[in-house]
Amino acid sequence: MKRILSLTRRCIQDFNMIDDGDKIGVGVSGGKDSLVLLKALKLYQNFSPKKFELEAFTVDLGFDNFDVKTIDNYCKSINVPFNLKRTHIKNIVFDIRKEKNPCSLCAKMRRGALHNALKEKGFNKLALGHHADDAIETLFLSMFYEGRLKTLPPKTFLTRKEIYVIRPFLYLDEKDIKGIVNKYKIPIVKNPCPVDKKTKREEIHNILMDIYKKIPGARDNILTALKNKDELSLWF
Ligand SMILES: Nc1ncnc2c1ncn2[C@@H]1O[C@H](COP(=O)(O)OP(=O)(O)OP(=O)(O)O)[C@@H](O)[C@H]1O
Repeated sequence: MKRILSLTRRCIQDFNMIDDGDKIGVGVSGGKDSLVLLKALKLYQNFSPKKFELEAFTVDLGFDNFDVKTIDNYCKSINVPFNLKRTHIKNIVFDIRKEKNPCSLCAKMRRGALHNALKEKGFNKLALGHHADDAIETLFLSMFYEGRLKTLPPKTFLTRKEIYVIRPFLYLDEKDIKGIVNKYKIPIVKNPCPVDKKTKREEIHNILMDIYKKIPGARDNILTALKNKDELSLWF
């Protein structure tokens, strides 16, 4: 946990993510990344130079068997207030609109529900559990499918909602998070979505794993490239 906290603190400070008096809501899906983020921010609260409030927010997409109780109990165990937003997103995306590519509409609606839930409770920052490997996957997804160089930003301001979105885990590797889950026995909730692990992101993930095997150092170099704003040599 020491490594996780040190990288989280560095990321928070490098991008000026937290200010005194912030009310930070962590988007908690029940997956490993957001549960570990919640735990890490709860611990960070103890030594952070900036004083902030912390609560968990979960959007229930409306799938059967979504295990809210486990998330609620975990929040209680680490003493973080838990907020649940129930929605009919599954119904709209899968049953009514029968979307062939459901992920983008579902994610858009989920983000909307999450922002509204925070706004209703007067929270000004939303923390998401994306880590460095998510940022690399997003970079390649954007290039391959959208023709643009783009990745997950550490901190963005949503002008319409007047909420900041922060990603304090962007310096972390996925394997760091997996290690913590095992060590601290963090109770992961099964993702009830039928297309989980069958997405373009998963495909890119597998391609990247092959590349990392063939080119040792590729992953570190991609991350260096993401941070290196003085070395952008493109066609403009
Ligand atoms: N249903 C939800 N309710 C609240 N927040 C969510 C929900 N789903 C996702 N999030 C937030 O958005 C982030 C990115 O979501 P994504 O679906 O890419 O999950 P992920 O990378 O598998 O992370 P996790 O392991 O936390 O599920 C999560 O880490 C979490 O902070």
